[in-house]
Amino acid sequence: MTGSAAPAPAAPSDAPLVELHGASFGYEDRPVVSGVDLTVRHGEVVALLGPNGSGKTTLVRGLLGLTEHLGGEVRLLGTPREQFREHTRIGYVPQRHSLSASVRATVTEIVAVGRLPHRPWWRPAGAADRDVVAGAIEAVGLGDRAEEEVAALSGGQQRRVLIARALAGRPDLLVMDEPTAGVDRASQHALAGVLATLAAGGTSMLVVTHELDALEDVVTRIVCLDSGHVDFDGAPDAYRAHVVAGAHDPGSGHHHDHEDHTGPAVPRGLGDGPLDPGRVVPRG
Ligand SMILES: Nc1ncnc2c1ncn2[C@@H]1O[C@H](COP(=O)(O)OP(=O)(O)OP(=O)(O)O)[C@@H](O)[C@H]1O
Repeated sequence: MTGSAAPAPAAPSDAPLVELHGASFGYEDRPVVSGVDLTVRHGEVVALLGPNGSGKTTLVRGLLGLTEHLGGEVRLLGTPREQFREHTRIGYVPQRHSLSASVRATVTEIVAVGRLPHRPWWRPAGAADRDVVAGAIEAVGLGDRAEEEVAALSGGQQRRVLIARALAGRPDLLVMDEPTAGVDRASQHALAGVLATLAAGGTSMLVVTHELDALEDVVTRIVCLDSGHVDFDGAPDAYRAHVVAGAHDPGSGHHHDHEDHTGPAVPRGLGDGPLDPGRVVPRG
């Protein structure tokens, strides 16, 4: 008989990376997202979409233990979150985060921080750590800038440094909150390329985004939040059908000002992100 004091059974290695069942998260006992069922498995790249304020950040921070867990079940790599200690196995790149212009550190020095949780404080970085750091910098396409000061990089390049820092922890899952937001089109394109490279290498990702069109070749599943509830969870093709079926009022979102698309009037993605109309309706 296992009593309640028994240690949690070892998680099976094929357990989902993230499992939420009826999960609620919020602030000061007030739920912002509730009743969320969500599973992220190895090899998946899940885009989390939704209008401003629908609770995307609250949800991803909640599953990481950074917002209040107000109900339901949260498991990370098969372990209930309260008992989960292998924090380095989930890398997190927070929203609107870039490196301060006042930081006097090189790309390599910043990315090396991602290795710190992997060794005791008294042990200096070894050759293996340096290899992982160099590999992470290569993976985000900054190999030729490794010894530059981060303050000299663009916002998009700094975002890539932060992704590399998360990668240096060798996570099983990379959670990113709007990695392509607030950077110029060229950087957005470069970041989408980085995510495509990571996905091709088997990195599992949960990505909050408004720029679905930038990531659409990478994403294997789409989850939409609306007012704190999941209102779509399925494959990108099913999402397109869902959008085309007119499930959403295209006028209800808070759209960015994007170029005026000519052609048939089609709904955009949920929230402010454009869903390239050319992708929704076959070009003719
Ligand atoms: N620290 C906080 N304390 C109290 N309420 C908060 C806090 N952070 C966010 N909220 C509230 O939670 C709700 C959801 O916010 P959240 O940032 O999760 O949405 P989001 O979908 O990520 O939005 P966006 O697309 O604008 O980033 C909002 O009503 C917001 O005001």
